[in-house]
Parts: sequence; C-alpha cells; structure tokens
Amino acid sequence: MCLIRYRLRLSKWRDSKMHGIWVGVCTPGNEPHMLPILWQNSSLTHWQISYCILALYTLCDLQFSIKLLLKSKNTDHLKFFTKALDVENGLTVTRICACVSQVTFPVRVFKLLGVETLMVTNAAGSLADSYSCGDIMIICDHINFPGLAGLNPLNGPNDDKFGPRFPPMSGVYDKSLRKMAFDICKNMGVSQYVQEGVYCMVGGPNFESIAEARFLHRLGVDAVGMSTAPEVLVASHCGMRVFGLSLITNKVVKSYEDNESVNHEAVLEVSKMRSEMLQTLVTELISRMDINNNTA
Ligand SMILES: O=P(O)(O)O[C@H]1O[C@H](CO)[C@@H](O)[C@H]1O
Ligand SMILES: Nc1nc2[nH]cnc2c(=O)[nH]1
Repeated sequence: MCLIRYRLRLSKWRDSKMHGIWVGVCTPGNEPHMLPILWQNSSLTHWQISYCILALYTLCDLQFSIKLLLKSKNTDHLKFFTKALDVENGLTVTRICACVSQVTFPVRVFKLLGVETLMVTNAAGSLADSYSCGDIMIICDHINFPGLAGLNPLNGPNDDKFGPRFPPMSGVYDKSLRKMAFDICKNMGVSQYVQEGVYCMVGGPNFESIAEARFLHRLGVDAVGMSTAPEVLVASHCGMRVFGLSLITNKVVKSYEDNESVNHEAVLEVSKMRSEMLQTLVTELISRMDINNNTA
C-alpha cells in the first residue's frame, strides 16, 4: 500500500513562467492532502511535461493526482493536462500499489531526469506523548520495518550507476533543510505545532494493536505510518537530498483503558485541516532553496 508524494526539482530545466507541478499518488479514498512539487521552474513546454508525467504514469503503473501551481496566468498547462488525462479540473485517480519496487521506481526516473532533492510528506499516528493531533513532525530519521524484515526496494542486483551495494542510512534527512523548515515555521508563527522526530514505517494496511504501539514506543518511534521509508531509501541510495514531514493525524492508542480508536476518515480530516499550512511551508521551503547548486 502506498501513498507517495514527491517534490522534485529539475534544476537543469528552468523557466520563470512555470512555478511547479504538484504530484501525489494516492491510495483509494485518500485525498491528495499534501502535494509536493514535481517540476520547479521547468523550461519544458507544457506538452513535454505532460508527456513526461504520462510516461511516468504508464511506466510506473501508478496513477497520479496532479495539480498545477502556476505563477503565470497562462492556464494552458492545466487545460492540456486535463485534456490529456481526460478529466476535468486536474486528475485525482487512485489505485493500490503494494510493491516497494513499484513505489520507488519513479524516484529513479526522477533522478535520471535531473532531480536533486526529494521531499516526502505523510500522515502518521503519534507515539510520542508530547505530540498532538495536527502537529507537524519534521522527520530526522526513520525505522524501515518492512526493510528490516527483508522487504527492501534495493533487493536484487545492484545498479552501480545509481549507488553502492551497501549504502549508509545515517544522516539521510538533510540537516540544513530541517533547520530551514524550523525557521520558516517560526516566521509563520506556527512553531508550537512543529516537532522533530523519528518516523517508523510499518507494512499496514491495519493500524497498530496496542501491544504493537507499545513496542514501537519503546523502540524510540515518535510517529508511525505506512509509507515514505522505501522512497527515501532509494532517493538516498542514488544521492538525492531528502526532506520529510509527517502530519500527526491521530494519537496511536497505547493503553488498554483507552476506548478511542483510529480511523482513516479522521486521518483525512486532520490532513485537510492542515493542508494549507503544509503547502505554505513546502512552498516557502522551495522558494528559499538555491535552485542552481542545490544548497539550502
Ligand atoms: O503515509 P501516508 O500515505 O501519508 O498515509 C497514511 O495514512 C493512511 C492511513 O490512514 C495510510 O496510507 C498511512 O500510510
Ligand atoms: N500505521 C499507521 N499509519 C497511520 N497513518 C495515519 N495514522 C496512522 C497510524 O496511527 N498508524
């Protein structure tokens, strides 16, 4: 099961007209609540971009939800997309994808397209007692549970063109981008909602049992979800810079006395509530990055 969202930068192709494209891949019933940017300042024509998106869409057998974020008044891009994808007002199509190599395939395609930075966002349940629903956790590290158990997108022969056979996983979440995100949140006056912590990916699609929640909590997990780690792993393997955010949509039940239980609708609700704030944060983060040399 996946819900992946990429924020990509094609620093080689620039054009001031197009600010970016936000792309998400959603599981059924999932709103594309936080959508990262695919193209930033691209000098490709709108049909070339559309073609690339459609190619990715076909190649990866994934369906993208697409929203254009245009600085210019020219909405031809949007029209073209909606026409090409045969839907009105952008595209939101959903499908399940269960395989980690499928989920991560686009990351390598993006790498080959010249993308240098990957931004990932997810919805997650909190285990840290100090977190509240609606908090934003800047991810400083992750535990990839499926990966530890052998379900790893890097399984199989290694392609040395992308990265080493045995890649390190320390320091994957870029420090300078994390700091920048904190600064932006401070300026936005929303620091009280911002945390920094460890994300853990579990296989899902069920939410945690109480015993599992307690187990993860003892391991030092601050927030748990069902995505993100495989894409981050592959991006890091091929030398991309990574930034990740978890939106805390619920508190994971850790007590047998607690009668609450999490449900997906509540997750979507909190996501909607915070989507604007997250979009502002991500957009500001992007605008502060140095497009040319990929430094924060
Ligand atoms: O991690 P993302 O895809 O944001 O979504 C999270 O929320 C969904 C459950 O409500 C699961 O898909 C879980 O992984
Ligand atoms: N595994 C898991 N994924 C989530 N996604 C959003 N909330 C949760 C949660 O509590 N657990």
